[in-house]
Amino acid sequence: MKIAIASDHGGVGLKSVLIKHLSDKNIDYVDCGTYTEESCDYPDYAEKACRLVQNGEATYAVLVCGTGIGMCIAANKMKGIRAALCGDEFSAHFTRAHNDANVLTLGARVIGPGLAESILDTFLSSEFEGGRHARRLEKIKKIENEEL
Ligand SMILES: O=C(CO)[C@H](O)[C@H](O)[C@H](O)COP(=O)(O)O
Repeated sequence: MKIAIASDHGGVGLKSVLIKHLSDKNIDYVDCGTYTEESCDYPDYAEKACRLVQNGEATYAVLVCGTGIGMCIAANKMKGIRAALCGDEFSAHFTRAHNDANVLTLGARVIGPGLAESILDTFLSSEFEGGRHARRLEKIKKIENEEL
């Protein structure tokens, strides 16, 4: 398993915490930036990390901004990306189990580091259930591929 992790300036502190957490658990990761607290634009970093998921270089992406919302909106514009903003472990489990989410987004100005680590652990250890949920994902894919 390899994680692409990215943030904007609002999430850079929590990103560092999560990188240490991944590292302590010997989980491979690639840090797609940002690397400082200088103001920047979250879509640039969502795109960088999600490209690695799209091309198979990363299993999942973890994106952190102030609320997690901007990252989630940007990521979900990309083909094949199913990003979920989670503020609790229940949602983190079920977005893997039912939505086969491949991107977790977190709000560094909303939740603390302990909860963020626990949400990340839950996300990474939960499996997609398939079955009726696969049928629903096929419908999402169909919407994604529709031309206007
Ligand atoms: O996109 C967001 C809101 O959904 C993120 O929380 C950003 O981190 C936030 O908008 C950045 O705000 P700032 O005032 O430029 O720090």
